[in-house]
Amino acid sequence: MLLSELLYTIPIKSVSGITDIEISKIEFDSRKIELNTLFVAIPGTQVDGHNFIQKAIESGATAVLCERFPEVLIDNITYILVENSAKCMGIAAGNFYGNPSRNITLVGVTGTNGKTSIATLLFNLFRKLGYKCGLLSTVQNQVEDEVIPSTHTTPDSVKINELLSTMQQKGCIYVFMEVSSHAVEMQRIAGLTFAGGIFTNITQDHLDFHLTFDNYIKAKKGFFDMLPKTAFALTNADDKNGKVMLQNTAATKYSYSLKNIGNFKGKVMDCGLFGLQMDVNGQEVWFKLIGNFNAYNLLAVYGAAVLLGENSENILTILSELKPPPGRFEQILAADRRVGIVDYAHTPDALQNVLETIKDLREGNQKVITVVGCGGNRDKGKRPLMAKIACELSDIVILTSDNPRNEEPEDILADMQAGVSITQKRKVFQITDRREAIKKAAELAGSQDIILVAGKGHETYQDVKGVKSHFDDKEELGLAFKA
Ligand SMILES: CC(=O)N[C@H]1[C@@H](OP(=O)(O)OP(=O)(O)OC[C@H]2O[C@@H](n3ccc(=O)[nH]c3=O)[C@H](O)[C@@H]2O)O[C@H](CO)[C@@H](O)[C@@H]1O[C@H](C)C(=O)N[C@@H](C)C(=O)N[C@H](CCC(=O)O)C(=O)O
Ligand SMILES: Nc1ncnc2c1ncn2[C@@H]1O[C@H](COP(=O)(O)OP(=O)(O)OP(=O)(O)O)[C@@H](O)[C@H]1O
Ligand SMILES: N[C@H](CCC[C@H](N)C(=O)O)C(=O)O
Ligand SMILES: [Mg+2]
Repeated sequence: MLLSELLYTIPIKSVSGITDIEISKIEFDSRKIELNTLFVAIPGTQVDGHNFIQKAIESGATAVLCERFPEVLIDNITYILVENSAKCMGIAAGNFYGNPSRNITLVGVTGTNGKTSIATLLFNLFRKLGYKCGLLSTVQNQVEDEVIPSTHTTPDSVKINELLSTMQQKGCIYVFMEVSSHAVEMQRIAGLTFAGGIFTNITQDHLDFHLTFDNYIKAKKGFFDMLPKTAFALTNADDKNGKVMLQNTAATKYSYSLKNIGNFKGKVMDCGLFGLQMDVNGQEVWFKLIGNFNAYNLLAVYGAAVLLGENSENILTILSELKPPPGRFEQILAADRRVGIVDYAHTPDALQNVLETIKDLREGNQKVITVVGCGGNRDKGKRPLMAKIACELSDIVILTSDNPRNEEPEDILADMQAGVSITQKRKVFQITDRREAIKKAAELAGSQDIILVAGKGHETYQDVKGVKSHFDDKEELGLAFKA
C-alpha cells in the first residue's frame, strides 16, 4: 500500500520526504523490520522507540512515524511527524488492513474482572445463534474454531487489525474483544470502530502502571469516550463507577443491575455448586455458571445480545447451556470427594467474590484451604489485600508463587504476609514452590474439604525471571489428588 494511503486521516504535523512509496509492513519494534517497513517510534515504559530509528532504517525501514525528528535526516527515507505515534499507528494499521472494524460488528468489554468471561460467553452465544464469530481474549484469540494463541488481553493495534481482517475474510459477522486499561492507555484500540462497549466493574489492580485509582478509572472511561453515536454503551449500575464510565460517551447508554434500576434487571434466586437460578427481566432461568459475580456477567451478556437485536428467549435458552471459560471456577474432584477449584482470581475483589461464593456453597464442616500468590512486576498494593482476604475467608491459607517474573519470590511473599494479622498467622503456610504448595493443600484436605487454587486459572506456565516453564494448576491438583 502507498504510504500516502496509509496516512489517510492521520493528523500530521510535518513530513520530510515523499509519501508515494510502497509500504509492506507497519512495525514498532526495530528488531522485526522487513524491507519497505513503516517504523513507528513509540516512547515506552522501558525505553524510547525513537532511540531505534537508525537501527530500523539499517534493517530496511523506508519510512518513520515519530513524535520528534532525529537530528540527522537520511535521504530516501520519509519521516512523518505526529503528536502521538501510538495513536497514529492505530489509524495507519486500520488503513493498512482496510479498516476491518467498520465491516464487522465489534463489541468491546472492559473492567477489572469479568472481561474474558463476558467476551467468551458472547462469542459462544452468537456462534450458537448461527453467526460466524471472532474472539480476542486473555485465554486465546479465535476465528470460529481456529485458535490463535494470545500474548496479551488486548493485542497491539497492528495485531488487532490483522486479526480483525482475517476474521472479516473468514466471514465473521461479530467479534467480541477484551479491552484492557493498558490497551486504552497505550492506544492499542485507536482507530477502531466499535458497535458496542460493556463495562463490568472497577476495583484495585494495575496501579503499578496507572499509579492512581483515578487514572485507572480514566483509562477505562477512555474506551467509552471513543465510542461512536451509533454504538451502545452498557454499564453495570451496581458498580460505584458504572455511571462515571458513560459520563461523556456519545453512544446510547444502557445499564444492567441486580440491586438498582437498570434496563436489564436480574435477581439471583438460588446459587449452588451446579449453577445459578436467576430471574432475568421477568424470565426464570437456570445457568451453569456459579457465583453471584457470574450473575453480573450473564446479565451483561444478555443485555448486549438484546441490544444487538437478538430474541430474548433464544438468548436465554442458549445461555443456560453455556459453560464458563477454562480456569474460571473449574472444579476437580478427588476420588475421596475432596473438592478442588481452580480460578483465575488475581485481584482482591475477584478473590473475595470467589471465596464468598465458596463460603455460601459449603456445608457444615467442610474446610476451605486457599492456595494463592501474587504476580511479580505487578501492582504491589494487591499483595497484602489478597492475603488478608484469603485469611478472612479460609480455614487454611498457603501463600505461594504466581509468576514472580523478575522479582524475588520471597519478596512478593513478604509483601503478602504484611496482610496477615498475628492471630491469623497460625493458619498460614508459606511454600514458595507452587507445586509443593498444591501438594500440601491436598494433604491437609479431608474428604469433602474444598481447595481453592487461585490466580492462574487457564495459564499453563510459571514465569520465573523471564523463563516460562510449563505449569498448570488443574494438572497439579489432579496429580496431588492421586498421590
Ligand atoms: C507495560 C506494557 O504493557 N508494556 C507493553 C509495551 O511495552 P513498552 O511500551 O514498555 O515497550 P518498551 O520496551 O519500553 O519499548 C518502547 C518501544 O521501543 C521499541 N523497541 C524496543 C527495543 C528495541 O530494541 N527496539 C525497539 O524498537 C519497542 O518495540 C516499543 O515500541 O508494548 C509491548 C509491545 O506491544 C508489550 O509487549 C508490552 O507488554 C508487556 C510485555 C506486558 O507485560 N504488558 C502487560 C502488563 C499488559 O499489557 N497487560 C494488559 C492487561 C492485562 C489484564 O488485566 O488483562 C494486556 O492487555 O494484556
Ligand atoms: N463480574 C465479576 N465480578 C467480580 N469478579 C469476577 C467477575 N467475573 C469474574 N470474576 C473473577 O475474576 C476472575 C477473572 O475473570 P475473567 O478472566 O473473566 O476477568 P478478566 O477481566 O478477563 O481478567 P484479566 O484482566 O486478567 O483479563 C475469575 O476467575 C473470577 O474469580
Ligand atoms: N492480566 C493480568 C493477569 C495476572 C495473572 C496472574 N497470574 C499474574 O501473573 O500476575 C496481568 O497481567 O496483570
Ligand atoms: Mg481477561
